[in-house]
Amino acid sequence: MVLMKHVMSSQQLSLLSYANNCMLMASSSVYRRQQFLIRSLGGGIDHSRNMQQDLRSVEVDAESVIRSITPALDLTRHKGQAGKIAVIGGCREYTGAPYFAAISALKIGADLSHVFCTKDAAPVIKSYSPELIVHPVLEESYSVREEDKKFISSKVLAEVDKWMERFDCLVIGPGLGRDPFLLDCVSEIIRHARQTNVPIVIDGDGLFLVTNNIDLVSGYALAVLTPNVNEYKRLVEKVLSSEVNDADATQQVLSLAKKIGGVTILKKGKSDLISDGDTVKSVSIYGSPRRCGGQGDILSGSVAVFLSWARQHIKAADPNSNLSCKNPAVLGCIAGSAMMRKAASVAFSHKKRSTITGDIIEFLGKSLEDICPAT
Ligand SMILES: NC(=O)C1=CN([C@@H]2O[C@H](COP(=O)(O)OP(=O)(O)OC[C@H]3O[C@@H](n4cnc5c(N)ncnc54)[C@H](O)[C@@H]3O)[C@@H](O)[C@H]2O)[C@@H](O)CC1
Ligand SMILES: Nc1ncnc2c1ncn2[C@@H]1O[C@H](COP(=O)(O)OP(=O)(O)OP(=O)(O)O)[C@@H](O)[C@H]1O
Ligand SMILES: [Mg+2]
Repeated sequence: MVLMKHVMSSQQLSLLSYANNCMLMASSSVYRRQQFLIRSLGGGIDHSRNMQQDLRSVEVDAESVIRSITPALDLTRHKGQAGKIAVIGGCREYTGAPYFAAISALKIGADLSHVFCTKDAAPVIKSYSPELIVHPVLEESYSVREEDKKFISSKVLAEVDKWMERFDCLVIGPGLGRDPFLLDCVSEIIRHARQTNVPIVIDGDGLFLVTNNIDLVSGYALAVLTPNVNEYKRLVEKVLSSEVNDADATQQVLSLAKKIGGVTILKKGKSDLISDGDTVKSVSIYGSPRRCGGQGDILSGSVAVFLSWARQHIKAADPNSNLSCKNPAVLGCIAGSAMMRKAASVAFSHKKRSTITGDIIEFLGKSLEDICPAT
């Protein structure tokens, strides 16, 4: 059925373009036949219109959210007030992902950005940037003897715990890998973050962990999950025991967030859909046709910063605030999504096909400046 709809709409498109090119033949029988076919296939057009209508109805004014929650820069502020973020990720295979997330947090405007990664990933990540504070504390199974696992695990947790209360948000998962021992340690880190009320953004391999252990985040309102197409599919299958339903995407993401006890879900795609189980928002502005790897990592680092700023903004109870939504996790997702998409679109306008993740990161500052000037 779905396949048929696709076939129908591509037929329609070619017929429409053919019909346009043949306007001169308007009186011919060929043209009348084309018109008949286009009318007969009209159901497909109506269907996609309905879907667009559905998304438009929840489209949010993301720029005004960014303007509301971004703190003013002034000379009285001290280091740390604009945010301290930690990324838990980086292993033998992946060093780019944690770097992208952590550097994006700084480029958006956080004051300090830490990375907790494995011992072999640390020197590599440090060499990308002296701006990041890198802790080589995580261990994978291959480097730990069975009898040492308990001791090593409590050592890892103690290392992260020393810092935990200083962080405004953790990003868990970019380039984390899927080593079982490492993931057990990260489960404990998540439990400690919850106990201390530190917000968490779960992405990449963190989603692999959480999808198989949903209790880790279930009911935690300060948790954000940022699944891509594959990660979302796995989450829906596991939590809702059903298939992804693109025709009713807003309702499904709402049900999913509700079923996980009010965590916030940012479903990435052509439009980003955001839900905390109460409301669904969509961010469709900007964007780029380049799909190079690493853009989700920029997003997770950005969401972490905006979530922290939204939390501060709500705590300060600014009487001039015109925000209708009061959930910092949702606000952080809206702002992070729009910022990533704008930077991607600006980078694409300069670099076209050769746009890579590093180019997008370079435009985060200008993109935020366009929406919310520093002075
Ligand atoms: N430079 C790096 O170090 C990067 C590391 N990354 C890390 O790599 C690990 C695995 O993440 P992945 O995103 O690859 O895992 P996924 O499970 O999302 O992707 C696995 C496979 O699915 C395919 N796929 C992705 N999006 C798709 C779509 N929309 N439709 C159909 N197929 C699609 C990909 O080509 C890939 O082969 C994570 O830890 C992640 O953070 C990524 O963030 C990319 C950048
Ligand atoms: N088709 C699309 N059109 C426009 N923007 C998109 C599209 N798909 C994804 N994006 C944007 O790209 C960003 C990253 O989404 P993506 O699905 O690539 O994440 P990911 O697969 O986790 O990335 P990563 O390679 O970092 O793991 C999101 O913020 C989303 O808004
Ligand atoms: Mg990803």
